[in-house]
Amino acid sequence: MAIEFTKYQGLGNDFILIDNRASSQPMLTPQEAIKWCDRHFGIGADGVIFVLPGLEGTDYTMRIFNSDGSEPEMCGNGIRCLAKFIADLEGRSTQSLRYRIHTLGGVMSPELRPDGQVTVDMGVPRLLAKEIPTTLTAASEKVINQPLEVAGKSWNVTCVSMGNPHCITFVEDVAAIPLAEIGPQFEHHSVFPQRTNTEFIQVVNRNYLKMLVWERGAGATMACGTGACAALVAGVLTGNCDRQATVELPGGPLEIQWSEVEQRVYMTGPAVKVFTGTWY
Ligand SMILES: N[C@@H](CCC[C@H](N)C(=O)O)C(=O)O
Repeated sequence: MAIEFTKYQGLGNDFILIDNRASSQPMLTPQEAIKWCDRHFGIGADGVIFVLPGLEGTDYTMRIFNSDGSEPEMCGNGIRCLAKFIADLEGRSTQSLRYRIHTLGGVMSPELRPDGQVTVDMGVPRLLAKEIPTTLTAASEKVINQPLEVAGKSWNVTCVSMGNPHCITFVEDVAAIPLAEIGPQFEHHSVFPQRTNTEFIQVVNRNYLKMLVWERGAGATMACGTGACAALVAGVLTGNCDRQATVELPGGPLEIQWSEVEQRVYMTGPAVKVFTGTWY
């Protein structure tokens, strides 16, 4: 069987996009997604994203498999790529288009802007321990600057769900973080029953954060959109930053805003088509 795909990237966080509009089930299994994502024996990507028919009155549904075959609820860089992919599939100009996308993390709304950037309404962050989920504190409490023992060290962590789980810790210098060593220890820590994404944040100033990320199911990636949103929310909750900031990732910057009135988070960044292909 031959399957058409398109490769996209958002700040180096790369995805294989598949037109799955003819069915409400993803056309690949998690095991096939692992093969496709393999950087030596496959196409190479951090995840595979499927565009399915919209559920509950939305325009489309997004499903995604991480490169380890697990299925996350949401993906920030991925939804920007998905919006560009849909505009391409529909043959529409990319001038000021807006979609409502159903995800396992809630309904998200990406808008393609005339300057080529994509702004996504990422919804309202969830902060209660049961919503992350984490057992770090009582189910209906928030986790803000709580100590967590990892790799023989105590880290002050703040937990935020952007549909998917994030554990954020503020550090002096991101360059000094041994990411490959400690990232998996956060991801698989027993206080995170569904594992977690982890962000290490250096505050340059109240409107500029530097971020390193270890993603659940994908490891060290060049960027994480939901992670950048969670980092800004954690920065506001801990008094480290303002409600609007640039988050600099290894793959480049994202602009993040957490609105005071409706409490919604907005993320702006690029999404770029890399190539199309056919998998046999
Ligand atoms: N890179 C993504 C997040 C992808 C999902 C994540 N690995 C998880 O398992 O939650 C982003 O840009 O948000």
